[in-house]
Amino acid sequence: MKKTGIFYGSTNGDTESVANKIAIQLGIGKEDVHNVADTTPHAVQPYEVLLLGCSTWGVGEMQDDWNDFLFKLKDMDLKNKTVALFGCGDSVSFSSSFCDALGVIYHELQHTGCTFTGEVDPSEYRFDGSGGVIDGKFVGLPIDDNNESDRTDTRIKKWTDRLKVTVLS
Ligand SMILES: Cc1cc2nc3c(=O)[nH]c(=O)nc-3n(C[C@H](O)[C@H](O)[C@H](O)COP(=O)(O)O)c2cc1C
Repeated sequence: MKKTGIFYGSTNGDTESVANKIAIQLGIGKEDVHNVADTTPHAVQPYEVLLLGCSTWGVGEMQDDWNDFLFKLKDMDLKNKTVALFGCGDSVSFSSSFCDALGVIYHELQHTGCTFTGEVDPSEYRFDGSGGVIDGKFVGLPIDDNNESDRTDTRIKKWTDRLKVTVLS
């Protein structure tokens, strides 16, 4: 399997929990699961594949710890790296900015040269609008543990199974 690192930011632990579940599905060790709150962006260097997890706060903003991390990451050369995004949000209380952070990170990393993967069909979700939907697809895996926690494990399994075939093998 390609060397894969998970980098997440999480305020209440929801995205952290998703990051750990993704790691288990993909057989990624704890040493390769990083909280961006206490990691330097240069820690991405050894990895071929980066799984970046960020919840959405405010109205459509990235989880706080991502600000400093992304500020540096967006100026790095990531052209030999594949990036897949994931993150938690609330499709009921924040239905018009559901998982917007996926779109924020996607846009900010456009000039790094990385290759994105891991898109998800929005028809499997109910929401009014999302900056995470670009060209008709979520640019990563949205998770709503607030309202649809019963679907979280299935969504993670489906997404990681696809990554195993398309990117990681
Ligand atoms: C003040 C506040 C603002 C939020 N804003 C959004 C939002 O704009 N879009 C969204 O999808 N979720 C929003 N959420 C929901 C969180 O993203 C959600 O609870 C998520 O599971 C938190 O994940 P974390 O514990 O990994 O940070 C907001 C929650 C709070 C309390």
